[in-house]
Amino acid sequence: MVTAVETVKELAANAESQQELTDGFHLVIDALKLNGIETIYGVPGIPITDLGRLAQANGMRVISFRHEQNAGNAAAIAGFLTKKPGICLTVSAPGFLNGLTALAHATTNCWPMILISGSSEREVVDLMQGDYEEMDQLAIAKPLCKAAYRVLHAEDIGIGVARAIRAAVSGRPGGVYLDLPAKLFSQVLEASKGTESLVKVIDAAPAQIPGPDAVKRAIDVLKGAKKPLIILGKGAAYAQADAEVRTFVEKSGIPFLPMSMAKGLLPDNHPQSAGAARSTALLESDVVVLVGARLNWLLSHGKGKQWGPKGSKKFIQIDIEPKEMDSNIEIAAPLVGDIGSVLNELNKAIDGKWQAPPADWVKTINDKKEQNIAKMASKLGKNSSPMDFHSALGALKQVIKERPDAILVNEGANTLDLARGIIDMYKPRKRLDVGTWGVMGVGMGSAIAAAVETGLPVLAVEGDSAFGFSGMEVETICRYQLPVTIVIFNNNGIYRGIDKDPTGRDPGTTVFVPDARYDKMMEAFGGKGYYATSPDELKRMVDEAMNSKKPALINAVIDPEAGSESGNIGNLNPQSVVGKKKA
Ligand SMILES: CC(C)(COP(=O)(O)OP(=O)(O)OC[C@H]1O[C@@H](n2cnc3c(N)ncnc32)[C@H](O)[C@@H]1OP(=O)(O)O)[C@@H](O)C(=O)NCCC(=O)NCCSC=O
Repeated sequence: MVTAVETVKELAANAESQQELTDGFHLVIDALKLNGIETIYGVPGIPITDLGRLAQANGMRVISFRHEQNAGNAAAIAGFLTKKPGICLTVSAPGFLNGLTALAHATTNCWPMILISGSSEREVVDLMQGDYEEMDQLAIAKPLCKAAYRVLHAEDIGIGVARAIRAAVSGRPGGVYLDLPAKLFSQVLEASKGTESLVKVIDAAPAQIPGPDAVKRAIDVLKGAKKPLIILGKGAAYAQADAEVRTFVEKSGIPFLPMSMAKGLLPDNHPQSAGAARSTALLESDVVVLVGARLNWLLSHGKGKQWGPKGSKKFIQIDIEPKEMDSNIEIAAPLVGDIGSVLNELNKAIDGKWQAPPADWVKTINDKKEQNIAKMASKLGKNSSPMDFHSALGALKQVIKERPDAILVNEGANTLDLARGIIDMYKPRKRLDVGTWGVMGVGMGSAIAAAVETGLPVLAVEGDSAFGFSGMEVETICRYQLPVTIVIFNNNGIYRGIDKDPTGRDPGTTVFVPDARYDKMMEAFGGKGYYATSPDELKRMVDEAMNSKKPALINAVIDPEAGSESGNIGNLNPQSVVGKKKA
């Protein structure tokens, strides 16, 4: 007969032996936590539901979204803001595919992110026997990211996570895919063996200091300049080398031009900012220092009419990726290294003995800047109803001026292009937008990550079309009670709200339901909705919403006729000339 005492002893022994065991779920969480990763963005489901639950139970922040693409965009922006890989967790096949757009977006933007997806059984997938959500995810992810790994054994989870972290943040940062088959999670291991198998990544992104020859070459080129210009890219913002950037700009006295996500690295009202004299600065400069800015489409590839005659300028380029040099045109002085280390070397070289740029060059920039600012100011002050883009953005410019620590998220066509110039930024990494691809749909993911990672108030200024891609995440914003204020610039459509189907059968291809009430969407989930018809109203409502630190959405009614066709993307939007009437 078994006594009560023996039963209790048996139970205690069982409990003890259970305590000494771990499994794949716990090892993934332990490996992330050991490496300082505290937040997961994702969508729960088979086979990772318990991973999210256990991560939360173990003290991690787990933010569950309504769609994986938005969770992925959040992870990408978390990477940009923190220099640690943002984690996106998805289910297999369809969830994985939904996360891939964001993984590719992170990679293109050089932001560290890890997409972790559960997957189906290797044995069945490889024989294509029709498993639940069967897909060879590793093969599909590979061309879309910096590195892709699969872990098959629980004792390899530590090394798998470590490899993913190092690949994401070292050198040029980017997206990494980590494939975790369902079986892995339930593999059981002795706890001590599990702990031993974990790997802490030491110095994940080692500093890279350029050689003295490279520094001397750059300084020699810069010394020969009569019209020097510094262009700050979002790589400079990512680097968190804010003091080195400021010292370089201010010690050299050279005018600087920020790319859109580098705005605020130095305040837009800094006397050396050439932001409002962009065309002049690009066209007339003779030596350009690119600091974490690539010569891609956003800089017209460094050539063509925007830059003036071939050979009229020399480029000094600072980038962590050697292959970036000469990508579009010859780079006279490549400086390969991390931005902090390179600028540190340049700052030493110009210390105390640097001649300010010629006064006539500085005057050319300043004159143009004043002209453009005055031209702009005349359009901003109107209290018109319905609003146009300028008058509505004039109100938001004031909101950010009064709250320089708030984070501005911005996407759209006109809403993006005009906000970029109109809303001044004052602090680094406070402007989050569409990045290298000019992609729509990043808004709510970015807003959520910004609020979660920084705790600061977020203002998301969204075109009505752009908002639609991630609009369901207002529920997520309400669920987590995040301090996010969304303003929808509602002009009833893409670019404008006036297209018509010439056959009269359907709505025009670029229009939406007229006068849609996006504010009601927010109210449906318990947030506060507002309806603004004038700039004064808009300012008052945004102030109230941001001061409340609660989720809010303001439907800003914009004249459907306002706005221009293509967004500011140069000649990239071809328009048919066939059958068009002559103007
Ligand atoms: C390609 C660009 C980098 C460059 O465009 P540009 O028109 O040459 O420059 P912008 O920066 O937009 O500036 C336009 C003009 O405004 C001036 N400007 C800039 N800031 C100011 C302020 N504060 N005050 C007054 N004027 C200003 C600037 O000097 C330019 O005038 P001048 O100096 O007189 O020229 C940019 O447009 C961009 O980032 N585009 C991305 C668009 C995108 O991703 N779209 C998504 C597509 S959505 C689907 O449609």
